[in-house]
Amino acid sequence: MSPPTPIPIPLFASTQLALLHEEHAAEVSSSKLASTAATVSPATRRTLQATGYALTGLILSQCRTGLGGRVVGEFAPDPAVASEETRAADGTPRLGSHGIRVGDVVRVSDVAGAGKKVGGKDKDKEKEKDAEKGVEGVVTRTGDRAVWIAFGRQGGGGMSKEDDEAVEELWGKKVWAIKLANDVTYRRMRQTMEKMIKIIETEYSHFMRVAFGYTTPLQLDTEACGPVEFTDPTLNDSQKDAIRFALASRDIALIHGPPGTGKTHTLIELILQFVQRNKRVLVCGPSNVSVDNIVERLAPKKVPVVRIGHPARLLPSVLEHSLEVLTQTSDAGGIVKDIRKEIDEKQASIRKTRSGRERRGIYDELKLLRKEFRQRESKCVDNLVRESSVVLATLHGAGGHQLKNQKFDVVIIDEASQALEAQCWISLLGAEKVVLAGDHLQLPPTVKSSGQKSKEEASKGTDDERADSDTEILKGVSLERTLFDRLLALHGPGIKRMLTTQYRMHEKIMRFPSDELYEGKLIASDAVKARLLIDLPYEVEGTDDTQEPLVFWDTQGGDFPEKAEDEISKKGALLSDSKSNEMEAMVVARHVDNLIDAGVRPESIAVITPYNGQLALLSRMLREKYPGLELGSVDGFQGREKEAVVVSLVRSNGEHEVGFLGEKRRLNVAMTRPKRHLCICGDSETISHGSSFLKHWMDFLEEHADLRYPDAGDLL
Ligand SMILES: Nc1ncnc2c1ncn2[C@@H]1O[C@H](COP(=O)(O)OP(=O)(O)OP(=O)(O)O)[C@@H](O)[C@H]1O
Repeated sequence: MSPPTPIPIPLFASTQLALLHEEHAAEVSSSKLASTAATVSPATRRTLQATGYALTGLILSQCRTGLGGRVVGEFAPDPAVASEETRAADGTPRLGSHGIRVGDVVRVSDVAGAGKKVGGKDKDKEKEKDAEKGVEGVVTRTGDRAVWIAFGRQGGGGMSKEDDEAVEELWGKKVWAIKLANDVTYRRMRQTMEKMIKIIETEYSHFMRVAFGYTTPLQLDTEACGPVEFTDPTLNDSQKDAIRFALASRDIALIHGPPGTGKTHTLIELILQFVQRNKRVLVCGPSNVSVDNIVERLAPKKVPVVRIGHPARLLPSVLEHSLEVLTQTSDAGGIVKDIRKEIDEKQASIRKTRSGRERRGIYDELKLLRKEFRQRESKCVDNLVRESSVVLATLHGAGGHQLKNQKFDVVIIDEASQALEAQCWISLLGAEKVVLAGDHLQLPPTVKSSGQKSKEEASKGTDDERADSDTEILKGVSLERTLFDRLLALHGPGIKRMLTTQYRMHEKIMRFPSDELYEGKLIASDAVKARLLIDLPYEVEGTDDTQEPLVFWDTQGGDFPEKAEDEISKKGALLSDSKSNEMEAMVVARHVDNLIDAGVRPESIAVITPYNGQLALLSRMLREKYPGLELGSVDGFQGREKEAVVVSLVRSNGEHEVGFLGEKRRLNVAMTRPKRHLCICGDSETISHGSSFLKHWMDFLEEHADLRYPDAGDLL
């Protein structure tokens, strides 16, 4: 392959910075999070609670030192303000309904402002400042009668004196908690891009040079990786081939995992192979769940692993591998524990002390103890991380202080096609060799801003010619363009291996996505290729539906028209630019009834649609009737699977407009979720005009699916 045109790294990074700035602004404004909630009226607080952003009417009921030396406060409803409706039968106050969840970043503050004695005009200002202050923490648990919030800086290390005093200040006050925009990820992405702008060319790593086209990937080193003895006897040939390739690669290897092909399964073996070769591995993913999924599957293999991340956000099953928990449970952690006890005792004594002077004395002692605690803890953390052959973190977690001076031989990113490129670079700046696993033919991460303006800004050079060539180079750079996708376009398919045996779908469900998107290479494993609903391990009656893997309810003919949501939901601003189709929803509901009547359990069925308006409509029709049935958006269902999936396509109009059904990666996700039964409901007339992909799909369904035409009159 001829050498690609390099993308200058500073230009790339400054473009990303501008795009990230725009995206962050779009996210903050759309999430309506009051990231600087100044003094707010009781009515506003109640509205914030009703819309899921706050929890009001609380008091601090208990405090203890929790994981990582943080103070964990228990906040209960204030008995003085709890209303009748929110009390339990025994009279204890309960929290009203709220949208605060475990892992949320919140600020807790005094509802009245801390009201220091200040005279005149300054009084109001001072009050406002105090009320703004509050103290930030992460929700670790929520219950019926309390929420628990851990204070202190992210990434361990306990509390600062200021935080400490701020928590103390909350005793005896009426307080409230407001959810804050969690912008750690943005901050880390920005810092990384800023670093990339500054690195001088002679200091670029080989991997950076490959990633931006300054050079091509090196030849495979098949000899150095030696013969491979696989520990897992079930691996298929394409999985083995991908592992050999990733071991032999010297800089970059992409593992392309179409739906259900065992991407994670393959990564687990790859990690074990690296460990056997004494390589240190950093494993990252865009979300906590993606990382925990690997920790869960790696832990039984008896490899020393450490998971970095706030314990409140980890799955309970992986907590024992959490760095913060290990700093307390490991032998090395003993020394940290002693000092924690001392801190707890001192903390408790503050409340008993009336004299201000004594209090200040205790605060000073606490400050020293905390310093000592942090030193011991950081040593302990360093040792634990250094001794682990495998360290796991989210991509943004990899930018934390715990990994600052750590070197790894390989960085593996799972679900790489679901991560923003800037997010990947947080873990890649020091990397020598990188393995990315993903599927660029499924949906990329969601991006809210368009980004066009930023790119034009970033490419403004000193002269017009230069600006023109930059604009040309930047054509392939956008937030949605993932690193996985960009590398593939830059260096061609030689840098990837595709997994080809899939363990999810009936052969007939797999056929279209395989032929149209995966070069016809997918093979259904013997265990799944002929599975039908009637073969479920519980009793299911044999019907037209339970013995058929692919059904198409074609609503063509104009009797099933779509509606723009604002026509039907005058006040529903949230739905204003969505679409729905009531008649089609009835076809969906009828199909679900038929499946359930045949004995298929609601828990085995998912109904998905690309439009929120339709989702709202379907939820009204089906949620109460079948609580176990899963209803969701196509985008939200990526990564999931169900025995039976019903897809509602919604679009049906004379203009043949298909909106974002035109995105084939979205349709790929929709049609590859089911194991045994896929039912598509839609108007073939409208949809086949959308794109050649949609035309092929409609032709395919007409020929291969069990084709049905609903009768509008019959449904009403
Ligand atoms: N070689 C194999 N032999 C038998 N079953 C396998 C094999 N590889 C994967 N599987 C099974 O296939 C399923 C999907 O595997 P895994 O969870 O690793 O997939 P994934 O590719 O990460 O998922 P997704 O398709 O959602 O990206 C699992 O049930 C797994 O046990």
